[in-house]
Amino acid sequence: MIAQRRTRVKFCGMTRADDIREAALLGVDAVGLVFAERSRRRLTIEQAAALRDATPPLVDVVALFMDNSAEQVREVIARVRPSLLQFHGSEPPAFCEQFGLPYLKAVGMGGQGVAEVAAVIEAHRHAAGFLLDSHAPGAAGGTGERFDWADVPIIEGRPLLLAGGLAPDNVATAIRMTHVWGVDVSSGIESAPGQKDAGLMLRFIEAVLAADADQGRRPDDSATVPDRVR
Ligand SMILES: O=C(O)c1ccccc1N[C@@H]1O[C@H](COP(=O)(O)O)[C@@H](O)[C@H]1O
Repeated sequence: MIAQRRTRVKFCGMTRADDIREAALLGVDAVGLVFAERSRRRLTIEQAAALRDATPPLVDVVALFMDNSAEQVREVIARVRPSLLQFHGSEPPAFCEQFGLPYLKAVGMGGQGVAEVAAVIEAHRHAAGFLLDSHAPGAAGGTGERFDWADVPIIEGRPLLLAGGLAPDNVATAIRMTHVWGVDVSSGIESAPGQKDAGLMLRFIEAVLAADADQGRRPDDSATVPDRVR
């Protein structure tokens, strides 16, 4: 069985080209651009297109929506060319699947029981992965609040990304506890909403690398490649 060698990292809520370049130099796998209406990090299409152009190859651009209209999603796809979509609202599977791009479905872990979380994951059978965030269903994310990582479900074969209140000081513990496919952070690497801090970005990546090294994401590790990404 092939084992997972490293934890994937997504930096979300990017609003400045220099922050994206810095993130890419640090080795992030993906950057997130926010189109959710209630977000303080929300971009116009023009801003997002410029950030897309500033993103080097082999770094995924993830477009984040929260109950946006299908028309808005289509416009973002046409003009920003994201490689992944991320849905944070109450979008049903058929809505998320209609765009012909892989998508992440956010699962609000706040106030939801194991059965409700499992039901969302089961319903979105074509999702590329799931982003477990601390907010309650229907509430916005990107708040810097965390949830109890002991609640992270054990889901065979589906990639899980952990989000919500991650920061340089806690991400290593989170990885050791949950063995997730990836981690997603916004507030924890910011000096103000949408403004990433170079020092915090560096410390976050160093903490992820340290966790991967000392928890032994080596062939004898129990965390294996989810079926969905083979
Ligand atoms: O970032 C936002 O403004 C946002 C708005 C609406 C839904 C989701 C949003 N962000 C996502 O939430 C996670 C966790 O954020 P944080 O690290 O706790 O600040 C973030 O990574 C985004 O995927």
